[in-house]
Amino acid sequence: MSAPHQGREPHGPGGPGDRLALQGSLFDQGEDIGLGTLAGVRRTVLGDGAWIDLLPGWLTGADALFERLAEEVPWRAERRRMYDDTVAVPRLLAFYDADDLLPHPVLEEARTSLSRHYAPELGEPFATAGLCLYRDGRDSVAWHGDRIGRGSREDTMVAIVSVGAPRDLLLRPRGGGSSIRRPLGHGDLVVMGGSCQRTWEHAIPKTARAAGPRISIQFRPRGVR
Ligand SMILES: O=C(O)CCC(=O)C(=O)O
Ligand SMILES: [Fe+2]
Repeated sequence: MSAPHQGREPHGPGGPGDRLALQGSLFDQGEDIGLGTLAGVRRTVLGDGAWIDLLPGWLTGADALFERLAEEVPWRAERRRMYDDTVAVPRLLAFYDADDLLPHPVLEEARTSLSRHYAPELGEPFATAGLCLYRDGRDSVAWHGDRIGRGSREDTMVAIVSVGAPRDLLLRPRGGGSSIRRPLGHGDLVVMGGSCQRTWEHAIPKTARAAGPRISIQFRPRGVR
């Protein structure tokens, strides 16, 4: 008799259990999961109509939220076509459409306050939430702009909250030029705005340094991917 469920990882092959060592938080044990004010956001103008806003530690209790999301989100391991082959996408993914319930109430709260704060500039609310789980330094996202949809033609915004261990976000002008680097984790907020998705590119490069797992939550307006 076979027992198909015995000994299986809770998330199946390729799930976080494979490479992810969940660790008790040393940073904010016991701290409530919540949001600070957006008043302290600082803007860096990148040029070519692009900018980024940064607010370190916007979310408190970030390591507790990391652990909840790592365990409870239905993470998917995806494969992408590459020439005649398919290759594993080097991170785990989840996507919540505008009408889906987000996996933690603080993320609903985050989306609402981002929508309110950026309404005068953005003119529409943040709608969808994409989640990425970088299990360790081998997980990454290659240079790209979020150009599926309107981001390739219009100014828009992508707001990213990071929990877990910091990883470097790199940005560089699409036409070439030196890159800038911002380490993001532990509740940090970054917002890429203006022409950032068309005139600049961003990446989370692989790292040989010991890197703990990180989850990013990307809020985007409808029709932007
Ligand atoms: O993980 C991040 O902070 C960036 C993710 C990203 O660029 C994307 O999913 O489009
Ligand atoms: Fe992106």
